[in-house]
Amino acid sequence: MNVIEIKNLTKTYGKARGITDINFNVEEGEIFGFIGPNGAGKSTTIRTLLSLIYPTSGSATIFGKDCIKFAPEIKKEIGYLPSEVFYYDNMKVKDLLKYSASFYKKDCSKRIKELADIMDLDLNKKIDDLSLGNKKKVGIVQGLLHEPKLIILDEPTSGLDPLMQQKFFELLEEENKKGATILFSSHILSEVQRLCNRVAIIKEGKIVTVEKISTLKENNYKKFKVETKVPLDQNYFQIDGVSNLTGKGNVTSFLFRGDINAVLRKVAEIEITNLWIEEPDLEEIFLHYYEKEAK
Ligand SMILES: Nc1ncnc2c1ncn2[C@@H]1O[C@H](COP(=O)(O)OP(=O)(O)OP(=O)(O)O)[C@@H](O)[C@H]1O
Repeated sequence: MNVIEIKNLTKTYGKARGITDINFNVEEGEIFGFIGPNGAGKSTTIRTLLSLIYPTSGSATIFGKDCIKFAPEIKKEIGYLPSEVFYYDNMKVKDLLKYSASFYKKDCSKRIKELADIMDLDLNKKIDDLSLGNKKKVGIVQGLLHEPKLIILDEPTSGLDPLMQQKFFELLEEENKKGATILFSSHILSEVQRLCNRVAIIKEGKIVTVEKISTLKENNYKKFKVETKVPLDQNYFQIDGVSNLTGKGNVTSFLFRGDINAVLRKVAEIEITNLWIEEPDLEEIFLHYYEKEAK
């Protein structure tokens, strides 16, 4: 079953591009990554899903229901962490969380304490006195205190130190094991790689691809680095399947997809001093997608 279904979703801000014709689904139980550079349209998509802004055209459903028409009902089952959190600074953390919890028809006090313990958050402090990272923690507890079925996180780790990021990821993995579906936007590739089952890559308001992380990382691409005694002709390795070809002095590198014997035959024809064949990291794979689309 799909928890989120996005169909031809478009949002323009006056004449400015927001998102164009976005399509993807998030299945129940998935941790789904939504990745792209700044300004690509991640927040616009997420805000539309939460009916904080209205689409120009297209539609989306959450739990099978239109996300705009049924927004109040759907939101009870969603935990949302916005990319930027704003609070009434004068309140104490525990009062703010109590107030947030009052929107749900269940007692969340035990869960608030558990989450505050995990995230090392002092409930008795005033919001005003918190650092940016601690404010983010308040947002995290606020998003998770009602044990939502769907967790939507917009750039959740900005401001958290590495130890807290780790704890937060463990928390998300636990929520996911308990059955929560998670949509997670980020421009940090390593965290997506670590957490998510599938990703949608967005660029300039359009989806470039939706893939399983395992497929992205599979042997589709190899990274070649060839060192020669003298610099190679720039186009020597320009054969079918080669991309991201760069030469720096005596070292030529490229990504390759296909039968690697084709590359090895080219290698055999020249004098080399060293050869590396590696798995590319996600960053290089994403760059490859971006560049391919830009052509
Ligand atoms: N309120 C607005 N008015 C006009 N343009 C907007 C508005 N909000 C977003 N945009 C534009 O829509 C596009 C997508 O922005 P969005 O914030 O969705 O990107 P993003 O992928 O979330 O980026 P970031 O990681 O920087 O938050 C950008 O070109 C942005 O300038």
